[in-house]
Amino acid sequence: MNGYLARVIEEVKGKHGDEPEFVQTVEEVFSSLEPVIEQHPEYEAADLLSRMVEPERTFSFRVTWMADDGTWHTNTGYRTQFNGAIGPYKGGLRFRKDVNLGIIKFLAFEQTFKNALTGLPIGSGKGGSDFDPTGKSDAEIMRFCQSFMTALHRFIGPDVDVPAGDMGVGTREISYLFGQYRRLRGAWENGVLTGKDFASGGSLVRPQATGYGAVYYLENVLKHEGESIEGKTIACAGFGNVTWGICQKAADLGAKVVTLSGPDGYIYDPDGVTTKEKIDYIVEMRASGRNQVKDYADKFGVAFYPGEKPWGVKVDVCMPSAMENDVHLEHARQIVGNGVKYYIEVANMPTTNEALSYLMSQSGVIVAPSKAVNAGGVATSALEMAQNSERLVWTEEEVDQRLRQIMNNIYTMSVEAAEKYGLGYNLVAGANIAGFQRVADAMMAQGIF
Ligand SMILES: NC(=O)C1=CN([C@@H]2O[C@H](COP(=O)(O)OP(=O)(O)OC[C@H]3O[C@@H](n4cnc5c(N)ncnc54)[C@H](O)[C@@H]3O)[C@@H](O)[C@H]2O)C=CC1
Ligand SMILES: O=C(O)CCC(=O)C(=O)O
Repeated sequence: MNGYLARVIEEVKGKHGDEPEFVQTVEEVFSSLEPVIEQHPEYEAADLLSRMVEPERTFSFRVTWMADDGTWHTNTGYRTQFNGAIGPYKGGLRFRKDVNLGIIKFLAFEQTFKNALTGLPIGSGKGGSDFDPTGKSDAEIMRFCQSFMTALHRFIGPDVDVPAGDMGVGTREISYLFGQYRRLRGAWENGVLTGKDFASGGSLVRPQATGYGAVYYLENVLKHEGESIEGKTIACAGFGNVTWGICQKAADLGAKVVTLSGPDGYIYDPDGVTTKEKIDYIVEMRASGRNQVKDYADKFGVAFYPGEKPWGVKVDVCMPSAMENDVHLEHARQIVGNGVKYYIEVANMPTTNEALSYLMSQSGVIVAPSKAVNAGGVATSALEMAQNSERLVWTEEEVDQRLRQIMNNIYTMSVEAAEKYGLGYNLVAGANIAGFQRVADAMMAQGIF
């Protein structure tokens, strides 16, 4: 590996060994950049990479809230404003028990290149809390969101930092957060958050956008192979916001999602999660806060596999869409053994680096990286910001059409970037290079700091 890249990776490992997910994503992105760094000695001269791995600002804060039984609880809130070179910091909030600074930094680092790939003016950020929404009442969620925003509101704004949803945070939470922001600011600045309910200025299609965008990206890959999406079977993970959108768009286009998963195991539905009743039910399951996929098996009489992951199921396409490091080497081997040709990452960093290298080394498997595939969510957030700025509302067709165009552009940019550096048809390297290049151009132009 190029000496400069190797040195920065070693520095990150030395300094942040206690943040394994952050180290993992830095290694993954940098593993693609060798030809770029070799051709641009000015990057090393300006120590660009060391600046890119250091967040511009990171802070944590206390979030104290009252449970329904009158007891008080305190959680930690986080926000990392990672890179503002190409626009206001932008990225989701995650509410989940295992959230810590390393998780937030890994997500924000990924977000840097993802947001650049959209071609829209959005920098990168990420935040959240170790608050566990499982089993919480609606009133508890509201009080938690109000307390979280009370601490955060001074540090965000439509031109400063624009949070949105991630795991555990959907339309309901964003709208509670927005209500509290408005109450504290005393002004209508609804561009401060995206993923709001429609009446508060949320964009049509934003709730489904990540899943829809992932399916649009998949269509590009299939087209490259001379295939169509119609009739394809898909294995998904989770049953959250992202998986719901994949199920819906896949069904619209004649494909079917046959697996869903949760912390309790996975379900296999041979007929697919295709009907309105089934799709509405998974939205209901997510909203229930029970966090178990077995409910689907009980309701629709399909098989449930407790404690297992869905990656051993024989399908045409795998789309891990729940969480990071869901697919390990042993699962990757199962996927290859089953002859799966399309491995389309959707969740942020769903694959361990070991499993990713293995999958990419297999000539029969096409691997697409999450930072490109799931970028439709944040891209549609940027479209929400645009609508909020111009105080207009776009139709569903208009948003969807723009989303589709953005996903097609991301795919094409990635293919071209890999080809430009002699890497062939490599969607992983192409996305890393294309995202990096845009941020690098802006950072170089703005001077060294
Ligand atoms: N919401 C968005 O617009 C975007 C989300 N993402 C990423 O997509 C992934 C999913 O996010 P969302 O659907 O928004 O979250 P969500 O909170 O709506 O859904 C997460 C799902 O994962 C399941 N899950 C949790 N722990 C699990 C485990 N141990 N094994 C299997 N399943 C488990 C939950 O039951 C839930 O169904 C995350 O990696 C997120 O960072 C990426 C881009 C945008
Ligand atoms: O919509 C957004 O601003 C961010 C979505 C997100 O968290 C992500 O892309 O991982």
